[in-house]
Amino acid sequence: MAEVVRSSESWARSLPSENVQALAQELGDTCMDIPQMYIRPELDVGVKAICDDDDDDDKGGSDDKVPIIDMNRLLDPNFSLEESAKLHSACMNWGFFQVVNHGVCDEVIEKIKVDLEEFFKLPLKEKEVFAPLPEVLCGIFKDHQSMRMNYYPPCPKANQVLGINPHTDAGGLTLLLQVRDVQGLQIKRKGKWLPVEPLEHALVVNIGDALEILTNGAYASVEHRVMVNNKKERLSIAAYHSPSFDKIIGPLPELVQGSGKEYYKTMKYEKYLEFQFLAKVEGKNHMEFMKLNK
Ligand SMILES: O=C(O)CCC(=O)C(=O)O
Ligand SMILES: [Fe+2]
Repeated sequence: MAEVVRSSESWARSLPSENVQALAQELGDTCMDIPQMYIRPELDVGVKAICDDDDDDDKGGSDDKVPIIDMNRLLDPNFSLEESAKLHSACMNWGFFQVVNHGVCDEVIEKIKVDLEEFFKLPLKEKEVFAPLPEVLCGIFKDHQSMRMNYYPPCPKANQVLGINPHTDAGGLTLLLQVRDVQGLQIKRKGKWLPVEPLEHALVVNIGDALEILTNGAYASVEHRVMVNNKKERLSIAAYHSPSFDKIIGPLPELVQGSGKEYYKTMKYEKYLEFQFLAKVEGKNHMEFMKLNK
């Protein structure tokens, strides 16, 4: 049920909506008549809604928390080996990590957050001005980077609607800033959905499909989705770093040598996107057509 401000990343299709902010206002506090297209019946069973008043009682061991990578340590000769190993392991076993001490100063991050909040407060008409001109807004498509801003309204029936369907990101790396301390992002881990807790000053990073293919499957492009909160609105901003459309993506020969087998097909990134677009967006199913020796 996210409102997405123009995206080149159609693979992360959220449910179509002219304006979910207006819709949420129309539905009022009770959210009585959520249009059928937003209801996800499969969510009703066995999935815990994200509630503002939840006790934070599920703090598990480190296997329950997305790894945290410290850039200062990565760059410090005394610790870089250890931190690089941690990063490598996060890319292989998690596909997701949070980066701290990333060098983007707090003021800049705060400014982005405030601007994003202000942007979503604008009347629809004013927001629409930006829709066909995303470049104007955030320098999108520069060097094959694109950006997308997500708005998830609160919904008392949070366990019946999804913010964004389960998907993987198509490109290389995604950097995500969660704007407020509102949890919503979940990753698929060992068959379960695991929340990614917002961490102050951190950026969430995840591996996309292209990087999984290039690494011959060593690094994992992990399925994720977004739940809405029952009381609070949630905002996020994602920056995608992707190959150019005309670049060939396939397992890197040196990595194929290492594993002795090529696990993915090789094709133009553009062609890959075409296939992916046509495939039914359902978690990671679209990657099946890329696999060799199934
Ligand atoms: O809003 C989020 O936390 C994640 C959004 C996302 O997965 C995406 O934009 O690809
Ligand atoms: Fe995503």
